[in-house]
Amino acid sequence: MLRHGLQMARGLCQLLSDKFSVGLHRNIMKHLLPINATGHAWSPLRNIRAVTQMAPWPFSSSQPRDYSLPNASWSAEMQRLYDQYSSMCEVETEGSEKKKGAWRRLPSYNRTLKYATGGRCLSRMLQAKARLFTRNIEEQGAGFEYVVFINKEEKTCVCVFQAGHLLEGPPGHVHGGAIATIIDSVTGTHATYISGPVMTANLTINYRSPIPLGSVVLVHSALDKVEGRKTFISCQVTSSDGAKLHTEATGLFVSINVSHLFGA
Ligand SMILES: CCCCCCCCCCCCCC(=O)SCCNC(=O)CCNC(=O)[C@H](O)C(C)(C)COP(=O)(O)OP(=O)(O)OC[C@H]1O[C@@H](n2cnc3c(N)ncnc32)[C@H](O)[C@@H]1OP(=O)(O)O
Repeated sequence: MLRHGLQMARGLCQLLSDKFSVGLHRNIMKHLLPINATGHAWSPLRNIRAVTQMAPWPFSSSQPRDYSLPNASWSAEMQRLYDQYSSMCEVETEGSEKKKGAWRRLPSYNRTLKYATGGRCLSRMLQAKARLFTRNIEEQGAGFEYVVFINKEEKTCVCVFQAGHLLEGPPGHVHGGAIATIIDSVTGTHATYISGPVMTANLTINYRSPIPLGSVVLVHSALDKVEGRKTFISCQVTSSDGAKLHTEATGLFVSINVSHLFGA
């Protein structure tokens, strides 16, 4: 079990090394690796270096689809907002120097953990058919179309979200559970970025005005505070121009050791 956990930690860190800062995946290693008898995270630096020096892209076989990239189902408004945030992102320039930009687009896969380990160990431990809830509808535009951008300096996230017809609750409007799902996904991703692996302990939601199906909304996520293992995030869902408040939420995310997911 320990070996599987470590394999997963390595895979995750390798995955994140291409996307996040070294500081972040050091932080993630701290949370993922087992705690030893003296209460300190076991940190095999040589292994960390080996992981970070390997090829930046960890996928061993076919490239998985990045669901956060534009597709034909995106409305003009969704594309406009994607372009707007993309234009503020860090970009590779000629000579592979990075041009500074405060924002970064986060890629999104339907089975991140499996891909992160090359599909080897987790497929033995988790259900082979398991897929990320928000990325399991193949028909483009039918479910959750979204892309998350993170602002490293302000420690905020914004998600551009277009709700498809399979997310209906009240006629013509988005189901409250689907709204909760996108809020949990965005704030959970944000908390993971800040604190490493976490689980949602508490999510409090106030629904202020219904979201029309097919419309594009912004999910704004802000870090309130970190207290020990607890990361507090607040969130607002607004219309794409920011004029209308649809939903407000606060979330508490508790840092976990990866063994927590396997009943240890
Ligand atoms: C993994 C890598 C991910 C990669 C990125 C993918 C992104 C995907 C994004 C998708 C995202 C999807 C995300 C999802 O869907 S996560 C799925 C939904 N969440 C769950 O299933 C979580 C179930 N609960 C648990 O597993 C445990 O209860 C946890 C882990 C949360 C805490 O149990 P643990 O035994 O570890 O800790 P503790 O009990 O000692 O508590 C510690 C502290 O926390 C405080 N506390 C605890 N609960 C609450 C509460 N309800 N309200 C207020 N406070 C609470 C507690 O008082 C204490 O505070 P203090 O006394 O220290 O001050």
